[in-house]
Amino acid sequence: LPPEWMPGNYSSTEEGAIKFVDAYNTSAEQVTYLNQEASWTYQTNITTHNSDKKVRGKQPLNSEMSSIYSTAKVCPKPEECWSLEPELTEIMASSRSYKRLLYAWEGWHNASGVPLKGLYPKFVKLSNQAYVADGFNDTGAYWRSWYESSSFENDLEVIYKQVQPLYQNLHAFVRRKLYNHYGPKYINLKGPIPAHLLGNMWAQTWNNIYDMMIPFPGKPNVDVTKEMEKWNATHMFRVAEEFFTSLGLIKMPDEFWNKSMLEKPDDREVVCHASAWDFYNRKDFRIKQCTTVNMQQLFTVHHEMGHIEYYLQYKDQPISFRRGANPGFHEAIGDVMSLSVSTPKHLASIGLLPNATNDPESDINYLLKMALEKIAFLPFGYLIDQWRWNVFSGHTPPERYNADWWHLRTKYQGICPPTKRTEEHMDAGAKYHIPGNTPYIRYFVSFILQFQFHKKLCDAAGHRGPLHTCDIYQSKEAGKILETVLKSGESKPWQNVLQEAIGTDKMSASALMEYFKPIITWLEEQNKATNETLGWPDFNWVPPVPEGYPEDVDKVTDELKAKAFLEEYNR
Ligand SMILES: CC(=O)N[C@@H](CC(=O)O)C(=O)NC[C@H](CC1(C(=O)N[C@@H](Cc2ccc(O)cc2)C(=O)O)CCCC1)C(=O)O
Ligand SMILES: [Zn+2]
Repeated sequence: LPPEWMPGNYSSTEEGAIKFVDAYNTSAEQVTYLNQEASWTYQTNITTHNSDKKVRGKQPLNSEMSSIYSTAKVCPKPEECWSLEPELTEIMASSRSYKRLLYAWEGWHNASGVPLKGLYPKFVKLSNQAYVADGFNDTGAYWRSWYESSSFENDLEVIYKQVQPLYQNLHAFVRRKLYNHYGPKYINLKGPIPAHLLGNMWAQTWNNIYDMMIPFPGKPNVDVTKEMEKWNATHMFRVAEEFFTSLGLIKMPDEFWNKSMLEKPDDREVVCHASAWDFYNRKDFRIKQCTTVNMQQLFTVHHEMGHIEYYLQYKDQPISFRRGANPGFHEAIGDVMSLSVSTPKHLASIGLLPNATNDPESDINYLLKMALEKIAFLPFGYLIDQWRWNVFSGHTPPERYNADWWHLRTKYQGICPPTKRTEEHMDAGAKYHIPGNTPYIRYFVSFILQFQFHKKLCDAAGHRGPLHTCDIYQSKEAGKILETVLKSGESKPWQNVLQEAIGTDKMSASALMEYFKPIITWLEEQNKATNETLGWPDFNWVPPVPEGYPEDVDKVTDELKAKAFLEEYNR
């Protein structure tokens, strides 16, 4: 270690303690900055040179697992390969061909998950050794400790039970619509839904199949992707920045615009999974995103910028406090902004929904799309770390990784694998956060907290009327409440931060349930009218594999070419 990083000798007095803490803060900033820069260099230019093979122990495993994920491809032809972003993401979002979706889904899960099978158990052992040495039972126990609550797991289960009926109503409605398109051969109205039909590679958000089930198609389309075609990535980030500053929050510094990577480069491999970066030198903050111009990406821009806003607000805290009050807080900020930005009223104000109308039918259209984004996510957000906590604790041994994964996926999400999966596969590895070793329960916590924040900020902004029509844009009062939360970082328990901000120290699903009340009633009526079975009693049902699959794969690629040709032709 360089001499200036060696710990000095400090008197065991208050004065000595202050000297120690200051010295720690300075050297910790320098060390963390260098580490962030090295990670940034690697993630924005994946070469063996940049991957930290040098470091002993679990580091090589970490970077090896994440480079497998970031460079995995599906190649329908020797000369034609699809990456996750943008090709496979686009296919999963827009194809309505059962076979083509299956080809993309199976190809990705095999290419990204199977190579992890041999590495993950080693990683788990090394990770547990490290945290046991720190006094925790296992890695999962350490991760849960960030929530500073002995009842954390129980609190989550209580909340999940509250929102499960909402999910079952949405699931039954969507299953019926998919049945109308794919037919009884592939959809069992009393069974789980095949995992590749929900518009997303992991079936975690279902907004991309909204166009298969618009309640009132005559109304203006609340999905403004089409309108956004004249936008570009930088404009999306400028629009997001303006939302934050309209609340009185801090704008993006110059370094942000100079050093961020806002689009996928065409000359090198990068980690495309969007991310926000704090360089812990109180000056350097960046986003890395392979931005494409569509509505979902506009929300991702706000999500990432929510992280940057948090970094900016707590940058003068001691480095140990430069984190979210709990990780769920960090994930909620950007999504709270998107809850306002996504309203037809706000989209109209930024020129994306010229003829927005504020009537009950448009409300239902909007709320269904929001339910496909938010309610659909809840079981997924809840199950990922249940699987991982079980892996870290040993409840799920390597020989049961995939069986336990699919049991949880069917139990919570009511989905099933579209083709036979065995222990040769490791389908959890097909989800970024597993090879990336990023904890996930933070997103479930965020999806609950963000509606509690939204309700409070809407009240502070003087909003009247149903919660889902609220847009806090330009409200300095709302911004003040947020600023206080963000400035405290992790300097006090999250329960205190929450109490001061919104008047309760507990996570609660009541705000989310109030927000979605109108659409839940509507879904219950729809499901009653078609006599739907709620849930999936045929728990073990799986669909047949289509005839001729995957031999006629070139038909699979022609459709993509045809789509590209049409887009070119219509430009
Ligand atoms: C250096 C570093 O790693 N920084 C952290 C931030 C920090 O810790 O300071 C970071 O940037 N993490 C990346 C991650 C990216 C995204 C993600 O992974 N989202 C989840 C779940 C989800 C789904 C829908 C939704 O609306 C919101 C979340 C998924 O896609 O499954 C992808 C797009 C959205 C957010 C993120 O921003 O959280
Ligand atoms: Zn995030």
